[in-house]
Amino acid sequence: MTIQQAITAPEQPAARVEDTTKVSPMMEQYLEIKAANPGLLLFYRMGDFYEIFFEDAELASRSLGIVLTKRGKHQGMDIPMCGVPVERSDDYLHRLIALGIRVAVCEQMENPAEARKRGNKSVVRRDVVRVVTPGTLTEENLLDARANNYLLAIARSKGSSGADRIGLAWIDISTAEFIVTECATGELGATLARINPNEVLVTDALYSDPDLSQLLRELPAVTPLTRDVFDGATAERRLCDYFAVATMDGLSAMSRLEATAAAACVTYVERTQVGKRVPLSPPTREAVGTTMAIDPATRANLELTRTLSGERKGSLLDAIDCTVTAAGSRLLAQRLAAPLTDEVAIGRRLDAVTTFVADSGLRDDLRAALKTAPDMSRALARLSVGRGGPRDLACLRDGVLAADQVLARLGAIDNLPADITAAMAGLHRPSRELAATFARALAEDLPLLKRDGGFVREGFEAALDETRNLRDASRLVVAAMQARYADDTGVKGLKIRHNNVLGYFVEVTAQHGDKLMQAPLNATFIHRQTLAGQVRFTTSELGEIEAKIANAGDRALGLELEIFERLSGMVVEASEDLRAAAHAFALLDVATALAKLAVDDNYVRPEVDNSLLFAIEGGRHPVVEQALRRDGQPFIANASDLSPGPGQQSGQIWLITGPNMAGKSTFLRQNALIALLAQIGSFVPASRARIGIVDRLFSRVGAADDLARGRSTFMVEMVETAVILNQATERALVILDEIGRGTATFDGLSIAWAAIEHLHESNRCRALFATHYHELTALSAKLPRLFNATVRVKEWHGDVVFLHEVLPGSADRSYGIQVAKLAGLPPAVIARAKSVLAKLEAQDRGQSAKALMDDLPLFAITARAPAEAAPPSEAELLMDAVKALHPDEMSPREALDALYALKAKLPKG
Ligand SMILES: Nc1ncnc2c1ncn2[C@@H]1O[C@H](COP(=O)(O)OP(=O)(O)OP(=O)(O)O)[C@@H](O)[C@H]1O
Repeated sequence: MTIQQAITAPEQPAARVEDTTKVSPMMEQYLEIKAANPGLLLFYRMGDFYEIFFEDAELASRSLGIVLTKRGKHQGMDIPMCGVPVERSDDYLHRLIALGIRVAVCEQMENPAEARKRGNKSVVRRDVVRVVTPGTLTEENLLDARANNYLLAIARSKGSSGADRIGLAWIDISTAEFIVTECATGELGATLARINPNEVLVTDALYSDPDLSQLLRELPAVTPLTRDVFDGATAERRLCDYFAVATMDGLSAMSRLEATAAAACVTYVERTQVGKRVPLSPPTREAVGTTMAIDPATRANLELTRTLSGERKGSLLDAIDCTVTAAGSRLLAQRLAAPLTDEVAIGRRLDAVTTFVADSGLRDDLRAALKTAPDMSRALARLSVGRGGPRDLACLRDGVLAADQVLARLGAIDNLPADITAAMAGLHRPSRELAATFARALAEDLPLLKRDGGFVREGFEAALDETRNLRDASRLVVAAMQARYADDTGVKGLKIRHNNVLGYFVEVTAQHGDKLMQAPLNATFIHRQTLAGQVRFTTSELGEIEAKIANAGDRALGLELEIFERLSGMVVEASEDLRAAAHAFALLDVATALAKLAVDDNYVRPEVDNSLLFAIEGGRHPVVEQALRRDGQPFIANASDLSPGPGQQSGQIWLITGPNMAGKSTFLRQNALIALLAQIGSFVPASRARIGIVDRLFSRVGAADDLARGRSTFMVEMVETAVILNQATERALVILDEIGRGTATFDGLSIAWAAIEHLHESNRCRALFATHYHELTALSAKLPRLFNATVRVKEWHGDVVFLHEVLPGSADRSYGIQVAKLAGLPPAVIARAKSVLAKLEAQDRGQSAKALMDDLPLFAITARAPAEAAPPSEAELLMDAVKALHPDEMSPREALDALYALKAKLPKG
């Protein structure tokens, strides 16, 4: 049916409404449904199209580039309309969701004939069956196979000390993961960057909170909801209802705040899936501090999962991802986003990788078997919400078969480490009986959609075979009829064909058309259609047989659909076991993939413990090394050592000077990436690596303007530096690249100078600091844990040759002009720059640094004093306390308590 046909179909008498005040029954229904789904774009099913009306139509037409038409009038005005064909609606949904638009899908709940039974003018019953939002997708073609799709809820409450606490819950309904945690408000940005949710739920109050608006604005999709969704008092009950348990105690231990966020997630899922129960694992609680904290700027700068230009290619994840399954790729991305801080857990992961590094035969066999393991968790999720197809059933069958293959191979090996035996236990869980039933039930070639039928194997169910025989026998009758008609008419090329418009019809070439339209043949053959080369006819006999075939076909399909529901039911019953197996596959995929990476790229097992060591021998940059190798170039390995020296309590700071293009940034980043890889449980690109666990990774490398936030390059640089200097502790690893370069030379030098002193004296963290301010190297004379290193270059006939070797010592020049020459600056500019430089050098900037060293007392002695000198006044304290209140989120009791607390803060007397 075309849009026009849909509009003029009998069920829509409104199409020709002329009375401008009267609302047609169909439009009445539309408006009612629309009003019940505020804030959503409504896809309103009419035949083979989803129609979109009014401002929704204008928005959809703009966003999707589809034609805007009009249809009838409402209150005297034309109704704007556009439509998308149901068959291709996934594509359109995908594009709308990418733009952050949420869509309510409204289906016909009966066919027009059923509606007519209620009266000629009855409108087909319609209902919203689902709300499609970025965080609640299950469709294969709407999801990125290699990335998780998280829906996350943020709940906030006052802590006893007056400081806000944040409860977070996030779920991936396509894989059933469900996790909760708490964090302080200041950590929210880093936590969100780590989880990288696709949709975030907050209360209306939180949405309009000025303190959070910046952060929320940067998220891909934020959905504000009314307070009741985040009601702490009903949270536990809503969770219990969802998991059909009497109390959550048996499922997971959660704080009230975490439960509030978790309940918001499930309430939203229920609303968007309209009554279908999405199976979710019980929430697991992520203990605070079990993962390395990495703020959003550091993640972006180190290009962990995306490059600075937003692509996966060129990122660390892309370089290390050798997984062979989508689920493995997702797990690796999760691990990279959240490196561990627990020595034992890291050791367990490394043990698994070590096993597969040592046994290449085992590794290759497992990877071959894993390749055949399909994406079970996503198939499972689709089946559970009634959106699965026959191929999803086959996927689970193949999964169990692949599990047996993997188990058979691993079963022959003794003394496997804990992570691998845990995975084996997971693979044992799904019932083999289920796979056997599916193998018997499913045909060889499976259609994508269950409604296409033909997916149940012959011999699986007698009733189905019988109906199919009936249908096929009728088809044989058609074949016989074709032979008879050819004889009767003497037209040898006569064919009986079928299409969706005419049903079965007789077709002859144009030259024979007349013959069939004349007596006596025209008594049998009724003309239907003349095309350029063919003429088409029908006969009453053909009409009858068609009805029989259609009936048998409908019955066969009905039976197949019943079988499908039965098999889906079995899957849902076994979902926990199937999910355990799916997770086991992902785990083995990641371990074997990291082992392959280690062997191919010559990585070693890092020694990770709770010390403050950081000693890398022969370190390399995992991404740059691969890029150079593709060009046939070697990567020069370099050592670093930030471990505390003899008698020192804290780690060292390396100050790296050297010419432009020498490799300073590469060296800085490679050390950060090696720490990160070690703590996700991967081997690392080095000949030896000893790493005391890093609890927080900071980097400030290369800045870009952040015009969207109204920040200049220098401002961005200073904001990021401020975060580091305020937060880094001795367990942190800090990478600072050329801070201060975005402003005037002396301002920049002064800031860099003071920052190094602060890192050394106050933060006492392990740090790498690259700079072109050679004056800073003088600081090592006063700061015992500051170590000067430089990247070596050779001068050759006035040009510079980069050796990329990092050695102790300091550089005295930057060779900036030589690099500019390499970049192709005009010779006249180069010559002029050289003469300016000569003049400047004659003034000897270095002297001023030496003078500074002699004149300035060390930072620590003076720095703290002003900050501590002026404690806040009582009035300021009171103002802060009032500012921290969020009346919309308080119960009457909490509000009263807060009032008493404020009164108590007033000066006595
Ligand atoms: N260890 C190495 N081995 C081989 N090539 C390297 C090495 N380190 C860096 N390079 C190459 O040198 C290029 C420049 O490196 P990088 O950007 O780290 O220099 P830099 O010293 O930070 O320069 P600038 O001061 O101009 O920012 C890299 O793109 C890479 O191709």
